[in-house]
Amino acid sequence: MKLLVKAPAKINLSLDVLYKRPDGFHEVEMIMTTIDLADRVELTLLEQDKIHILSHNRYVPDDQRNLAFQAAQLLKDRYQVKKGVQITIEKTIPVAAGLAGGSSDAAATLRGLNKLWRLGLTLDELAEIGSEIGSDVSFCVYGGTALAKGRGEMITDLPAPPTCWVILAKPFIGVSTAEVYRRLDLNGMKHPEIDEMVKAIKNNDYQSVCENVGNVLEDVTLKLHPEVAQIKEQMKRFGADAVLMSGSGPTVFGIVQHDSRMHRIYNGLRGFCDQVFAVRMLGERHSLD
Ligand SMILES: C[C@@](CO)(OP(=O)(O)O)[C@H](O)COP(=O)(O)OP(=O)(O)OC[C@H]1O[C@@H](n2ccc(N)nc2=O)[C@H](O)[C@@H]1O
Ligand SMILES: Nc1ncnc2c1ncn2[C@@H]1O[C@H](COP(=O)(O)OP(=O)(O)O)[C@@H](O)[C@H]1O
Repeated sequence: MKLLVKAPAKINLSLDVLYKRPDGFHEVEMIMTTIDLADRVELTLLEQDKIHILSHNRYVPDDQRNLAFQAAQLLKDRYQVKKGVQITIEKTIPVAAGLAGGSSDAAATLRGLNKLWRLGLTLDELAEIGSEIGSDVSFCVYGGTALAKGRGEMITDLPAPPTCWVILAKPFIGVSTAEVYRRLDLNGMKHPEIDEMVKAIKNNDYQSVCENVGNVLEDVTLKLHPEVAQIKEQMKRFGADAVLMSGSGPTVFGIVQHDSRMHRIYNGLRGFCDQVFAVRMLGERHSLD
């Protein structure tokens, strides 16, 4: 028995860090939304009691370091599943890019194995299990658009943002999320207006969404990798209505509403950047599979 599960990437329309917690994690407030750029996770039921993982991407681990492997292992241990699974990941989401590719593969594995192993768990239960794998996994279990708090695992559902194009450009570098958080200086930082972004989304106000994008991790990654700032400048010059780095980076996204402007930015960035995509946001939460 086989199941194909879609694992979409996310962008952070807004990302604020409030303080460093005693457990070493940072208390965050983020507006996250899934986009139409997805890995495909194929799950095949195995009669042997084993987890096999396969990905043809050289940057993706083929063993227990893979977040999808960890998702399967957690479910197996917690619910004493005696069957195994072959997990094959067809990677489209750039790796270590600030787009939560690994987290989304793990979330897709949780959703898929819930069906394949007939566990009967709710999305809330899967999201809670996901939070043990990584801070972004809970959001990826639900998808859609959400306000995320805590270390990222406390999710409040939001409606779809206004319709627009998202152009993504990833330079040929990977960024370590842990290093970016470690280098973050919490003193005197300019915090984005998360409440205004929530309002803008609820009011379907495109202009206000554009005015309220913000990410406090940007300064850290821009200092480490000046090419990220150059990509931001290029996107602005080609006419994006708003430009921001996603998560800990290095992917930069621009948003526009008109097709012609989307084509101009997409074509302008190709050749300058390693990977460029023009996609839609997936909008509101709905059953991903
Ligand atoms: C920055 C964000 C924004 O969505 O995404 P990415 O850029 O990774 O996509 C997330 O906060 C990343 O989430 P995720 O990548 O799941 O992080 P985790 O695996 O849980 O943690 C990696 C490391 O980042 C740091 N970390 C993570 C989350 C958080 N709220 N505070 C932290 O300090 C910790 O040092 C942790 O060891
Ligand atoms: N399924 C997976 N896909 C991609 N990377 C993975 C996966 N599982 C584990 N990883 C590891 O997680 C790291 C971060 O990957 P990723 O989730 O793509 O980035 P980000 O945390 O920036 O969103 C990678 O460098 C890789 O070693």
